[in-house]
Amino acid sequence: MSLLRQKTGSVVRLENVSKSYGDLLALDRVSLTVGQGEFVCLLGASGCGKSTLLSLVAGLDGITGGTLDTGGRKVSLMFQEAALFPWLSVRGNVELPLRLQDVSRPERRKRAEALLGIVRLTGFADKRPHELSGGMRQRVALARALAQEADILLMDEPFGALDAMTRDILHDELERIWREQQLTVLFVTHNVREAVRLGDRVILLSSRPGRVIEDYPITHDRPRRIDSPEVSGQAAEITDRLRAEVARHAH
Ligand SMILES: Nc1ncnc2c1ncn2[C@@H]1O[C@H](COP(=O)(O)OP(=O)(O)OP(=O)(O)O)[C@@H](O)[C@H]1O
Repeated sequence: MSLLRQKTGSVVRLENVSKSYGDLLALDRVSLTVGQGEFVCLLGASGCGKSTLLSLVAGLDGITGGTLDTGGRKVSLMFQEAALFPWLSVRGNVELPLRLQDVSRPERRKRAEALLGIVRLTGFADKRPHELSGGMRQRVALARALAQEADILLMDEPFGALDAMTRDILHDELERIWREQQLTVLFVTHNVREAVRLGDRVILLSSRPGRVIEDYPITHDRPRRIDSPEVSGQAAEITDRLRAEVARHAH
């Protein structure tokens, strides 16, 4: 199915992007292009600048060198912690971005219901976040991110705190939603298998300062199983490369 998707044109383009925090160089001349409808995973050692890269693409922080172009497209972000408002219901949390956009109340209601359907939480609209499991809270966070109707979904270890079984299920859900909604996704993870399970490409960043050291195309048929020989095999190859990079930095 994914072969039928229109994957034309770039929606995110970084050319020699650098980012410093005072004397600390976090990213060093990163060049990266993400195409329309592509699912790109970013991997790298801790502190190599993955979250920094997402915050630059999101426009939350400014670059210190190079050029970054998203063509004015809308982005939405999703993090490891769902960061839901505890006093709002599930529906209220999903409606929040719509409320901020002054969408009328009946329209908000309608769209929130549809989004809860997409993340398979129909029937949970009146629950509060504390009544949900971690996986369900991430579904709400995903619905809220989708409510922004952004062209680019930036995900920073969104499933990092979940157990393996819940994560597997959410991989399937995210893949389905990505395909149905024709999203462009930039996904940060520490988990090499997760990256190979989900990505059209896996970008490997060096230890700090982060630079792109590999760009692996992942061409196995979808949907993939995280424990399939294909995913495991390619994950092992990438892990070896990542280990070598971490070791190089340690000496
Ligand atoms: N606002 C900031 N002010 C100062 N330094 C920062 C800031 N944000 C990030 N850094 C530094 O920039 C470097 C890259 O951080 P970043 O969080 O982007 O890495 P990461 O690859 O996402 O790390 P992890 O995998 O551990 O989440 C780190 O050394 C971090 O301490």
